[in-house]
Amino acid sequence: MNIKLVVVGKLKEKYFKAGIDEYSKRLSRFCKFRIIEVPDEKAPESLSESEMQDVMDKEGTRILDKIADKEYVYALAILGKERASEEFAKEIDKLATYGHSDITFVIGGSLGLAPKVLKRADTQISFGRFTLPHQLMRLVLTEQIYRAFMINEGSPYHK
Ligand SMILES: C[S@@+](CC[C@H](N)C(=O)[O-])C[C@H]1O[C@@H](n2cnc3c(N)ncnc32)[C@H](O)[C@@H]1O
Repeated sequence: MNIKLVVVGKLKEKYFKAGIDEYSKRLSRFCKFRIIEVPDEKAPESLSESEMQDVMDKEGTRILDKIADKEYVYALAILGKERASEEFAKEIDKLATYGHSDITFVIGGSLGLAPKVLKRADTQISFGRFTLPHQLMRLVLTEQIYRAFMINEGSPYHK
């Protein structure tokens, strides 16, 4: 199985990088895991609604350029559907069983994901109503993907 994260912006903090590197390493026995960063659109602090839409749209184009038709796409969105870890694990297992060997997760930039990205997604997943910074979201998501594989393996990692 190929699992890909398409994310807006660079990972700057060393402590996030160390955590993501660790879980990426652990994931390597279950899947081919990679992270693709697309550049964020440089913008001033205060933007009008239409300027914000424009920023998200440009970032959205960069995201969609990295996604092939065959990929099953999860968009990370605060208003998406919440799952328990066990439900998420079951979903991943089912996708693999039904021939989806390319699964992609998309994390937006500081303004979020453009409507066209949400439209392309096969499903939207929420980690609750808290807004997490995109770098931390990357780490939390990577751990949850690892947890899903450990649950499916029946490992005591998940309690
Ligand atoms: C700083 S947040 C963007 C906040 C923006 N106001 C929004 O509503 O999307 C950056 C990205 O992290 C992801 N994200 C942050 N918190 C999340 C949560 N609780 N559930 C799912 N995704 C989240 C989303 O992909 C979001 O586009």
